[in-house]
Amino acid sequence: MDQVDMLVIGSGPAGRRAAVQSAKLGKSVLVVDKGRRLGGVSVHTGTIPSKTLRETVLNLSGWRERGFYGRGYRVKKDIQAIDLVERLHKTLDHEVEVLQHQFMRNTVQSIFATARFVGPNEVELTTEAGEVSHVGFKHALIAVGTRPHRPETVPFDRTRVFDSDEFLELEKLPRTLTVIGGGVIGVEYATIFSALDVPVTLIETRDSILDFIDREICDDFIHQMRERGMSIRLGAAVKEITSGPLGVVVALADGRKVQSDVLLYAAGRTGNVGSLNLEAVGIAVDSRGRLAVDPRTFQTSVPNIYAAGDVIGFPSLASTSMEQGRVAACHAFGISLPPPPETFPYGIYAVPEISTVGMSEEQVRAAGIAYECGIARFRETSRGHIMGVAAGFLKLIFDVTTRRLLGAHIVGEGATELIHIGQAVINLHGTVDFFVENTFNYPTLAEAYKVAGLDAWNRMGQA
Ligand SMILES: Cc1cc2nc3c(=O)[nH]c(=O)nc-3n(C[C@H](O)[C@H](O)[C@H](O)COP(=O)(O)OP(=O)(O)OC[C@H]3O[C@@H](n4cnc5c(N)ncnc54)[C@H](O)[C@@H]3O)c2cc1C
Ligand SMILES: NC(=O)c1ccc[n+]([C@@H]2O[C@H](COP(=O)([O-])OP(=O)(O)OC[C@H]3O[C@@H](n4cnc5c(N)ncnc54)[C@H](O)[C@@H]3O)[C@@H](O)[C@H]2O)c1
Repeated sequence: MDQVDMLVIGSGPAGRRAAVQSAKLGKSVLVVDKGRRLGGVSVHTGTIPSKTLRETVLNLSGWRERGFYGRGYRVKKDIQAIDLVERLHKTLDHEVEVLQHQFMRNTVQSIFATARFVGPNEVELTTEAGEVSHVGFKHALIAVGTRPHRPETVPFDRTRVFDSDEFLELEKLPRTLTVIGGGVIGVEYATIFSALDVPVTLIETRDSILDFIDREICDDFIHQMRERGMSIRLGAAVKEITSGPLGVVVALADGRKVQSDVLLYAAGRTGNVGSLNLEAVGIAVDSRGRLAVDPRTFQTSVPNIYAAGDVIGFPSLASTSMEQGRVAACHAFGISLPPPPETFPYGIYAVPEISTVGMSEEQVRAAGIAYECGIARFRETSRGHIMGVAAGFLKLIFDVTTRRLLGAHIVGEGATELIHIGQAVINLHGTVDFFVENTFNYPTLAEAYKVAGLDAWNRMGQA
């Protein structure tokens, strides 16, 4: 039986970082993935495909230029599904190639097989062809990710009714689209297709969407979606979904019906723990297939078995998964790390983008902190004029007593890149005076930080 220092189950962001980190420490590493290509959900059905789709749609539709040339402007008049898929395949191939090369130069071994625990130091691997082998390990990382939640009552058929892992297989663009689930996945796909001028209805059972986002930002986002004709049904419980040759009909509990050509069901995800035989090692799983870990070390209840990425639940991001995998590998091999930074950014690649770091205004209020906000609207920056940006803003929240930046929240063009300025200032304990005293490149959207800083400073006064 082969023996390795680190066995990684799953080649998504968490597994990939853990594998390379372990190899950099001179350890033998085997990555096992049950898929046919390396990369996990992130590369094949999640992060990279959806972001590539977004980029293609914005380019081909001429979305970014519509502020100048009007809503009817398009770079390509007749956009087909094939136009969207071409760029996708190229990007994904490149991602896989980079990952394979990274593994090769770091001598990380990999195998395509399904892993199943037979004890705390041994797994059984079964390939698609049915070949079975056993591998012994000192440490293991479970990084098996999640799959879409698929209730039995939803008639998934990959023709009209799709889950989010299948949605990119669309052979033609929908004439109309219903999206069930106002989480990040639902909101991203709904707005991306709306940017292609597909009429979209977004259905969410709760009374609001994205409830972890600062309300002012979220309200502006919802306003922008409605302004361009999207139909948003909040507080709408789904009674029944029926699919037929003429389309999909969603019957809501309040008696309303929504009919469309295609439906995307994006109402949460479940951990991929079924095939792992975790009973053999005594690791418990919750009702959504998630594993509990020590949040500092990522050890499960079995100390030499770690878990990271979406399988441990919130925040379920590629960005945080990568870091969790690296921290787990360092811990396994005795490297002590400083405590993790206070905050991390959240990027929602909808159209428009939203990004946020630190405390929302609601959280600051709930904590009883005396605060002041500073706002900068992109349309009031010179860069915004040049780009033809008509909407979007940056909101900064400061503690009035310490003057420290507590939160930065952005809706609009470039939000997911711009947020890192706010992140750095928060984690380096910067204050409103940083924005007032420093000069920013001009004309840039980043200048909004200066404008928002001054806006708050005018009300807060000097230190
Ligand atoms: C549509 C969509 C868009 C997203 N967009 C973003 C974004 O913009 N930014 C962001 O930060 N995050 C985004 N995410 C989240 C991100 O994709 C996940 O957080 C990330 O992929 C989780 O990584 P992971 O390491 O947990 O593993 P995953 O990427 O989930 O991969 C797990 C791997 O484990 C393998 N596996 C499962 N079971 C076994 C087994 N028993 N044996 C062997 N292998 C197994 C699977 O085949 C898979 O390859 C998005 C997700 C989705 C669905
Ligand atoms: N940009 C990003 O970082 C990004 C992008 C996509 C996904 N992700 C990650 O993927 C994970 C999964 O995303 P998700 O959007 O599937 O899940 P989610 O759990 O975040 O959201 C699901 C939404 O669907 C709603 N819902 C549930 N059942 C419903 C029903 N029957 N009818 C109507 N609405 C219903 C829920 O109230 C919730 O708002 C998230 O945790 C997220 O972190 C991240």
